[in-house]
Amino acid sequence: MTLETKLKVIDFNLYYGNFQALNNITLDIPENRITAIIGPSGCGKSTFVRSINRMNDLIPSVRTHGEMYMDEENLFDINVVDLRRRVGMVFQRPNPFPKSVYDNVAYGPRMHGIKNTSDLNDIVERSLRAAALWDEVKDDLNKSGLALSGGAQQRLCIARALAVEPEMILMDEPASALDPLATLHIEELMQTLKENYTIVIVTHNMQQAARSSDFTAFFHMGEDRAGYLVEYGPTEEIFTNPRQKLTEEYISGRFG
Ligand SMILES: Nc1ncnc2c1ncn2[C@@H]1O[C@H](COP(=O)(O)OP(=O)(O)OP(=O)(O)O)[C@@H](O)[C@H]1O
Repeated sequence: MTLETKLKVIDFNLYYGNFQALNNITLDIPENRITAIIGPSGCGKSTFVRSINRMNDLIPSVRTHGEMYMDEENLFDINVVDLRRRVGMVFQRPNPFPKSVYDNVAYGPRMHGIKNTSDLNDIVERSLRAAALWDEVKDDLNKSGLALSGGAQQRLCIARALAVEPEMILMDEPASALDPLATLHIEELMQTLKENYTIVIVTHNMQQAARSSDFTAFFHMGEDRAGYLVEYGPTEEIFTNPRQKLTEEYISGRFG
């Protein structure tokens, strides 16, 4: 089966002021697959994923050059509000709004102008089901999102991201604040989500990347500390037969 490219990145560079954080990143992220970004602390993993939905635009010192195309559309030509709807993001620490479970999920659709209660009810149920949270919360959708367990809060944040029907979901260390069981839930959930979405996950946890991703990109930083892509390929190859010595050293835990 041939894979479609969802996101094409060509020679992408990013600077925080004078400091270069990303150096000539080129890679194709396939549609309906999970791509893991791994690498030592500070190599630019978060910076890279935050570039995909242009979160870095919020930082005044940031400058970028290079190209990104989503479905062949220049990412930098897309209106940021539309882009953030099309590219959802889930962060390291679950960050539900201090609102009810229902209002957390309905927030995005309401912002996009959906007011009809039965439409919102449908979206909330569909999103919570897709995030494997519906059964736990369906009897009390008015409960505060903050009253859920950490793992359930993270699934609520995933439901909130799904509610606006994104095409891609960026996950920056989504399970690092969770216990092993909640982590497993998130990993299982990712496997069902990839049927409909393209997922990019940043993880420090190499077992997690090996278990749950289809493709792995290994980032490292040069002597100037700019992050670059060392090796990218099918996860199985990266973990069993890496082409670069540096990759082998990293995945076998010799540094990082
Ligand atoms: N807002 C910012 N202003 C200036 N420098 C920044 C900013 N954010 C990140 N950096 C720097 O850019 C580099 C890459 O940071 P980034 O957080 O992307 O790395 P990372 O690989 O995700 O690290 P970690 O695994 O520790 O989260 C680091 O040297 C970091 O200090």
